[in-house]
Amino acid sequence: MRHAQVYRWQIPMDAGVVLRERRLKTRDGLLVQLRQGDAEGWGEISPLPGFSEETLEQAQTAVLAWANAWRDGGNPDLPQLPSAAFGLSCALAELHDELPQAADYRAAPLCTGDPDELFAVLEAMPGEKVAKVKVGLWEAVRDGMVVNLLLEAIPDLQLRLDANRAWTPLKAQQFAKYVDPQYRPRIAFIEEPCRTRNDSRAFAQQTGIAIAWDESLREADFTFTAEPGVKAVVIKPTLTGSLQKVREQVAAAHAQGITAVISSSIESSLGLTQLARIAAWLTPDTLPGLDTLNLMQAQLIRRWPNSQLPCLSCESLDPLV
Ligand SMILES: O=C(O)CCC(=O)C1=CC=C[C@@H](O)[C@@H]1C(=O)O
Ligand SMILES: [Mg+2]
Repeated sequence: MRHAQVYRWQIPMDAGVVLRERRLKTRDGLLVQLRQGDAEGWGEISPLPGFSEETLEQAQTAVLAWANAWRDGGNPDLPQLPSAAFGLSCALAELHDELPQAADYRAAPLCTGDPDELFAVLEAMPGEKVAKVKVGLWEAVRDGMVVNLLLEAIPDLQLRLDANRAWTPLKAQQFAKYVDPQYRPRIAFIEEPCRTRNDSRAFAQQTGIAIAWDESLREADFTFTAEPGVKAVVIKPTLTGSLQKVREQVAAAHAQGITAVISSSIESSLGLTQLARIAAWLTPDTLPGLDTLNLMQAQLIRRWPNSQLPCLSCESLDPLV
């Protein structure tokens, strides 16, 4: 006998989470639960507004149709919508015991505002010190000074930066000018500094600061190709598609000598713990970008280790089937 349930959930966000110039007040998504015999598998489907091409309503229609067909004994193809394909493929992988349990719960701490908050977190961080700082939200000069300050204060720190394509070539140069050349090698990479890929490539060549592709992975003409200055790709499974597609992208990056960083699309704690398992499995040598749980006010079903946030159980969710 097969059972399939789909739950809809909503979690209030911390005040002040802004995505693509829009305030995100709540995070909304679906959970799918598949059961067959004694086996059970869960998956999360939560398209990210401003980043996902599909809406939650579209994903919900696709997930419900898939879940009904599966429950009735079929073997339906995964939906095309990336968030739906990802969540359903995770539920199937858990059901068939194909998603290893070991997880990488280290996360590169994310700093979107005050660098002082980062100091305390980094002091307490064991092992490799890697943090991610959002840039491009303020003046490029301020960003440059913050980066300098952090790298100067913490000698074993490596920084990942993310500009989300905010800069013109001129602004990107203004930023680089403020970062002491001796610290530039400790910028592990900056994600998508400029509006176009060519401008970002030129920035890497001119400044010696390595770059990473994130938004570019969702563009039709993108290929995984080794290029000077391109150090990493950021793979966000909710925006990518099935677990199979995620594995293919990680393998394509590794084959070109490019670092693959498994990263959050602001999933709930259930989705984040699965991403931590995917990272431990597919990218064991790379710290994943998963420090987004604290943007939310609650966890869902499965807890992230040591998080103090309250955890909602499935009894508090609306079943849709
Ligand atoms: O990559 C990380 O370390 C955390 C996730 C993260 O930074 C992001 C997740 C989702 C949307 C964006 O605001 C941002 C990104 O652009 O990478
Ligand atoms: Mg990014």
